[in-house]
Amino acid sequence: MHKNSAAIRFDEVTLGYGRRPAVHHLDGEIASGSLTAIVGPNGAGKSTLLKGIVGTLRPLEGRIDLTGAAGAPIAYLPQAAEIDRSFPLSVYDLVAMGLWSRAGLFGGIGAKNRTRVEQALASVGLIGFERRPISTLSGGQMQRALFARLLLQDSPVILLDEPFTAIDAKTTADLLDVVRRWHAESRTVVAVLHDLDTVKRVFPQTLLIAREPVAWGETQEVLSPENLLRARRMVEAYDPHAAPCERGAA
Ligand SMILES: Nc1ncnc2c1ncn2[C@@H]1O[C@H](COP(=O)(O)OP(=O)(O)OP(=O)(O)O)[C@@H](O)[C@H]1O
Repeated sequence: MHKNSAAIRFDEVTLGYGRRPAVHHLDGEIASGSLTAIVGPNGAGKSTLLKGIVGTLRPLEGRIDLTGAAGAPIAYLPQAAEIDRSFPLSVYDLVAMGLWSRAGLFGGIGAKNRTRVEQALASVGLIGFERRPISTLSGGQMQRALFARLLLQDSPVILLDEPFTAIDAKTTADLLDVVRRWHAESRTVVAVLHDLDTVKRVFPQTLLIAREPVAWGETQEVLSPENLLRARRMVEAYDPHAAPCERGAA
């Protein structure tokens, strides 16, 4: 994990569905070891951008280079609504899945890795929950389990999509400690967030988007009232029936 170099580089990226762009004209880079919030109104393209970085959505134009990850898989936490909790899995097994990239699916996990699973469970306050089916967890307990799984993935790049939405203050504070720990370990962390107080308190860098970048840089400067108003107006003014890309078509 090299500081001061780019972990993720965007080169005139357009991402979308069909031919319809959801995020366009994104150019720039996320520094290795940085802690970045992505903020913007509903429908601004924040989740789309994470899907582009993780590779589940291919850019319609431009390219995204994962220069800092050195081939290591990205750790990605999707929005809670996208996670199937009906799957019959214990908390222990869900968390141990974070080891798959190392141990292999059928590799068995051994005594050393069992200790690592227990340490991850302890880090998120879930000791005693090991045998609980995930379907019986509260929303906050499930999010703790998913953070424990991310801990075990041990990835240099971690993407979080609205990790604290509908999560209470205590759980949010505990999970923010995990985020701070990743940052102290020089991992690159990118999180989509709606709570601007949390962003201002914890995230030094912010990308404000409204289907295209509005501002990107130091959080205090990016989250100015003028920029936030501009972002809201840009999303409100968006015409879903407009030509696929106005700038490209101009
Ligand atoms: N699978 C899809 N197919 C078609 N359009 C989609 C799809 N997913 C998202 N979109 C559209 O792309 C745009 C950006 O959506 P996205 O979910 O990235 O926004 P967001 O900023 O994460 O919003 P929110 O804050 O509400 O979660 C929206 O207009 C949305 O309707």
